[in-house]
Amino acid sequence: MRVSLLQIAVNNNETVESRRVRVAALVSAQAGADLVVLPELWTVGAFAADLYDAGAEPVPGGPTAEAMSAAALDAGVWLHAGSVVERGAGQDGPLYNTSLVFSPDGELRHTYRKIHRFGFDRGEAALMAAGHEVVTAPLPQATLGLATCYDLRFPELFRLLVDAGAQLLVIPAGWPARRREHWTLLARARAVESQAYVLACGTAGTHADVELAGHSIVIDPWGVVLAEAGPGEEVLTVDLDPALVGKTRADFPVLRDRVLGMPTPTPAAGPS
Ligand SMILES: NC(=O)CCC(=O)C(=O)O
Repeated sequence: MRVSLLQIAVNNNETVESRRVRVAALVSAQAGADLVVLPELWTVGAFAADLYDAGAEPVPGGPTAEAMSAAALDAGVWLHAGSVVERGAGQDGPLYNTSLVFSPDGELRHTYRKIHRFGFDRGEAALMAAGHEVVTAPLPQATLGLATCYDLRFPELFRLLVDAGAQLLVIPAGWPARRREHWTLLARARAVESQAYVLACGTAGTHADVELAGHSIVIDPWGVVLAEAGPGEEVLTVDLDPALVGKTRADFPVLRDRVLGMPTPTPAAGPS
């Protein structure tokens, strides 16, 4: 299974519309891949919170969903189009950070609204609503488990994705350069604990005064880094074997030893 991660640069000097056209052409050029992955909020920029409202679009039917549908069809690939700012129902409906998965015939097959919002009461955490649904996307080659950026810090989501059959954990992101060590470490941890491939596709560039990490990464179910991008815009193409997930889980069956329903801890007595 050939996967291509498109690490897109999101800079202030390019309009959202130009970037959409540029990225659509890049996706169209990926014929031959089985799955193409884009990063989080590559339209407006993950940290450009002041653009969320103006850049919000309906799903389906918004300009990014339409352009990505056409590009997936053009290339004949499964496309995880990263995420967009979705405008929920109604004129002033809530905003969501929503990932879109298209089939090679251009149909929008799966959406995932980011569950954990970043910002500690500011930015995304203040402006967007949280998703509540754990989403897997069964492709003919393998089942994808969907998560977005900050979700990477919450292993309990990945347990649920594994339970739902995920073999490839696909994580679009807009991760800052400042915390790049966390990105790589957490991505490898999620691969090892889930015994699954991790496809983590970040943005490059600088917007809203935040330098993005780039360093998109593909990790196998044993935790081995198969490919890692540099800091700039880049296409990362890797051949995977989805059967390795089942083989790893059978050969080293740690998931079998999980204790479900762990006992509730008894609070320690305070100082007397
Ligand atoms: N867009 C994000 O979710 C950023 C997450 C982040 O910066 C972090 O977890 O650190």
